[in-house]
Amino acid sequence: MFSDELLARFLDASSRGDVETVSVLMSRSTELLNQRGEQGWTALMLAARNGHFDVAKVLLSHGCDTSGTNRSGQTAADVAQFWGNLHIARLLASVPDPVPDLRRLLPDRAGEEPDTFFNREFLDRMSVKRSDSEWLDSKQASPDSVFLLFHKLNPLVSSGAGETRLCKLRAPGVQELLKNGDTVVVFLGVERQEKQEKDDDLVAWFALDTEDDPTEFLKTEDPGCFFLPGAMPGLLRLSDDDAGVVAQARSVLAWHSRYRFCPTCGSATKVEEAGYKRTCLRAGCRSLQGVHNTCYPRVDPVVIMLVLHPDGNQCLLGRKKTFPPGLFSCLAGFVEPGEALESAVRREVLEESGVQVGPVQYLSSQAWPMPSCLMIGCHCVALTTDVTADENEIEEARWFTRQQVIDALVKDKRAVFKMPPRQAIAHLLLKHWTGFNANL
Ligand SMILES: NC(=O)C1=CN([C@@H]2O[C@H](COP(=O)(O)OP(=O)(O)OC[C@H]3O[C@@H](n4cnc5c(N)ncnc54)[C@H](O)[C@@H]3O)[C@@H](O)[C@H]2O)C=CC1
Ligand SMILES: [Mg+2]
Ligand SMILES: [Mg+2]
Ligand SMILES: [Mg+2]
Ligand SMILES: [Zn+2]
Repeated sequence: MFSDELLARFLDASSRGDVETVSVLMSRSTELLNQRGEQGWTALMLAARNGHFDVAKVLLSHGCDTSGTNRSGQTAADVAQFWGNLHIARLLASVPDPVPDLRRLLPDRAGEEPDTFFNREFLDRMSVKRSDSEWLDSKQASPDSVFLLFHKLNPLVSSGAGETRLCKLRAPGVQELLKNGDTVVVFLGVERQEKQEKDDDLVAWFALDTEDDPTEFLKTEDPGCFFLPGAMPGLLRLSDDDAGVVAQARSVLAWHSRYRFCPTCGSATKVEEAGYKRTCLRAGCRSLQGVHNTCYPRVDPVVIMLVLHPDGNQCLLGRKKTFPPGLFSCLAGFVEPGEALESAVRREVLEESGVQVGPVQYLSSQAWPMPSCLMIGCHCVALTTDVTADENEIEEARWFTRQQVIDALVKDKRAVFKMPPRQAIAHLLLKHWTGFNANL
């Protein structure tokens, strides 16, 4: 046993770098070694804070624990690193951890925000203008404004020189559609300007979707244009700028095509806020009192995760029956009501593969307009390794080594599986884990 006074002397000696006193006190009671003082600081943390290498060495030679944390969640190694005592940080890093910390297997998150497909904000959404009907009317009539046309949610594009580009129609080209009271027009935003322009000079973009086949009307416009069929993989052919605009337009238009009637009472609705709101037309409907998410476009959060093996050298991938042959990707699933992202990651991985997950770390997100998902990309570490794929959803799920992932990334002839396309956040999660930065 030891007294509070003895502990105070021990911590003080460690903090001052008094190796002799530290050694003498430890010979009286080895229990002092991992005891905590103020704010949960141990003798090792105090030595690490103040750069006392010899004290740290003596403490370690007596089997001092290196994995404990203070009340700020820092280990002794974190403290040494933070205060620039790198010789102590290195010393601590060389000591095997008695309880392996699975968080250490998660890749470093530092770095620039990735320029992910569908995420590029080419337009300024200018939401403040959504309620300015006079300004919107003048923009819809302006010869400079751009109109993107969709048919059953497929964008009108033209193709040439290996590129698929959105067709930018002008007001006269969409006159007939605009006159039709059933056409929903969504204000997407204005082109970003180098210098501050007057609101009247800004170039506005709109999107409209038509259920009727407008082929006749298109023949007279531009014979090279066609509606890009099949959201996947069709939309992946777009340029990064076009993909960003389509992510916004397609999600909002999809909402209009599916939520025509009031979700609360089933009555007809009218479109407001330049396509960003639908309001019930039945006086007395509950949705007219207060703010209700049923009146606004949906976003469906989906977690997508690369599960790392506790050996740090493998990751878990799965394939759905609908995937192209050979392709394996990260597991993913919709977040359920009343669920945190971490819980959704653990539940979906368990459901789809039978693997239990420990630590979870967010990396970055991606808009995925099929029709309005928000992919939330995470890395996580498995606690168990036996895989039992959920046959309803997943055809096969298994562990792949880091080398196998790199082979697939560089499309080496030894590759045993195909990577998800570079436009998918699954690709980014895999690439980030391998630390592979080449521009592939
Ligand atoms: N960008 C990327 O790299 C990837 C994107 N995805 C997207 O993530 C989405 C979700 O992944 P899944 O594995 O299919 O999810 P999941 O594992 O939760 O299973 C899908 C099932 O969940 C149910 N479900 C629950 N909430 C739903 C909602 N709001 N909308 C539709 N279905 C709902 C349906 O029964 C559906 O069949 C996919 O539909 C796909 O569009 C999936 C994998 C990769
Ligand atoms: Mg899934
Ligand atoms: Mg699932
Ligand atoms: Mg699910
Ligand atoms: Zn209603």
